[in-house]
Amino acid sequence: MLEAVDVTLSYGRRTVLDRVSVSVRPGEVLGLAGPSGCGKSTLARVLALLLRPSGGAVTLDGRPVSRWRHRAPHRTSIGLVFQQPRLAVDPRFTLFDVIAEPLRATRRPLERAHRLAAELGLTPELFTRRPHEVSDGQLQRACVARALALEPRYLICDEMTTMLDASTQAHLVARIEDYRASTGAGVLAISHDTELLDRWSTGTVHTLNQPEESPRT
Ligand SMILES: Nc1ncnc2c1ncn2[C@@H]1O[C@H](COP(=O)(O)OP(=O)(O)OP(=O)(O)O)[C@@H](O)[C@H]1O
Repeated sequence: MLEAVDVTLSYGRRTVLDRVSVSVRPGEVLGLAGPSGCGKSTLARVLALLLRPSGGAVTLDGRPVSRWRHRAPHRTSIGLVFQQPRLAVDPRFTLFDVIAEPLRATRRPLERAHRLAAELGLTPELFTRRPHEVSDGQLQRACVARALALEPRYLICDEMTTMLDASTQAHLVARIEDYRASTGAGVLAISHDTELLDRWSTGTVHTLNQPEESPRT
């Protein structure tokens, strides 16, 4: 289980997460909603071990990974798909490089990148194109493939489909559902789209609220 336990995080004097707890069980889809600015993306980054909370802990199977000095290896257990793919990729990379980068970094065979690209509907003529030469939907498909490259046990989708058309959204959700069904991975789906969350979540959608005592900025 991937868990945030009483996580607190501030940017400067502003507390964004105030003792927030959520847990994602293997095989489930936990939907997370909440008003703009309430800290959903911040929580996603904390759970993906990219941001260190000032209080509380992130636990993986009950063990507090965010406090571990060498937590980098645990990051491969948690995939993250960001809202804006253009901000999430190196503009110098080709589409194939985007997908293959985690495999290269961990010295794994690149065959999986070809398979994931095909599963996500990316044809080989797109492989050599750079981000500015593909659509948002094509780039987000590559980002989902990249997030799945190391076969994460948990996948966090942070507003993954906000700027995409309905058919690309449905395709990406379906591919992630295939991955979940075949691996038993847990998914945290963050969105403003409550209809999507109601459809996709396997249980009750969790709502994150603004911390009550945050000083004004
Ligand atoms: N690196 C940062 N430094 C300072 N403040 C930040 C930083 N990142 C986010 N914030 C602020 O923290 C608050 C929470 O941001 P966050 O992106 O986590 O919210 P969110 O719920 O995901 O919002 P949205 O639904 O609009 O994407 C916002 O007020 C934002 O301006």
